[in-house]
Amino acid sequence: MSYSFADLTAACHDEWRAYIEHEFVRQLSEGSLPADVFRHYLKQDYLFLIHFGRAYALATYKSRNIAELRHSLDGLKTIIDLELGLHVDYCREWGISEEELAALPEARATMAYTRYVLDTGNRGDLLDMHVALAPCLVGYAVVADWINSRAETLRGDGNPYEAWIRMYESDGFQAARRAEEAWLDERLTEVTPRRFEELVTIFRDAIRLEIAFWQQGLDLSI
Ligand SMILES: Cc1ncc(C[n+]2csc(CCO)c2C)c(N)n1
Repeated sequence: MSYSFADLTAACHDEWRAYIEHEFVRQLSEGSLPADVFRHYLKQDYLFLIHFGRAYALATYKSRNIAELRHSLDGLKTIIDLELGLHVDYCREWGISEEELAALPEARATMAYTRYVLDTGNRGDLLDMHVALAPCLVGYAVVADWINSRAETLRGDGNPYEAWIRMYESDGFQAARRAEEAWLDERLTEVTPRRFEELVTIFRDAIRLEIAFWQQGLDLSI
């Protein structure tokens, strides 16, 4: 038996679809998502990104060879030096200042998701970590694909979330998604059925936490 990333999504089919086609994504794609919901999401996403940077730092530490070390370090540098700054700029466009971001309380779904990823990395190896991060890395690219497949989607200046959609449908982001799927496919060919089941549990948990993250936005919950 040889596994691939597609087997992970197939094993978690219902959760995966509930994540990709979440009500938050539906409203965002139609441009009807309330602005305060999106702002709440953006603010918590700032905290999410910081912990995501820490997860890359842990992946760097967990690396077993120079290629893995470089790969994780590149991810760490991209998120801290580039993406965090872009996120702060984007938040400013939505009326959220850097001071406000610096003083945010961390909401429970943010804590649960980010600490779950870090705990998974601490407990396990680099493959466990990548599987825990895959709903984030691959999932958002699949969300962009799904948005583009919907007849109800509103594109252009009429949709306040046009820039968000553009980011995740971009060639650069879709290329990163394919690289991550290829990385996982290569490693999954070698795992035993028992190991695969462990990875399915991690993948499913991380998807459930992504669903809770969308829901936290809709509910404006802390
Ligand atoms: C809750 C939540 N999940 C996933 C992403 C998407 N995302 C965050 S960091 C990153 C990798 C960047 O190299 C990606 C794809 C998000 N923004 N917020």
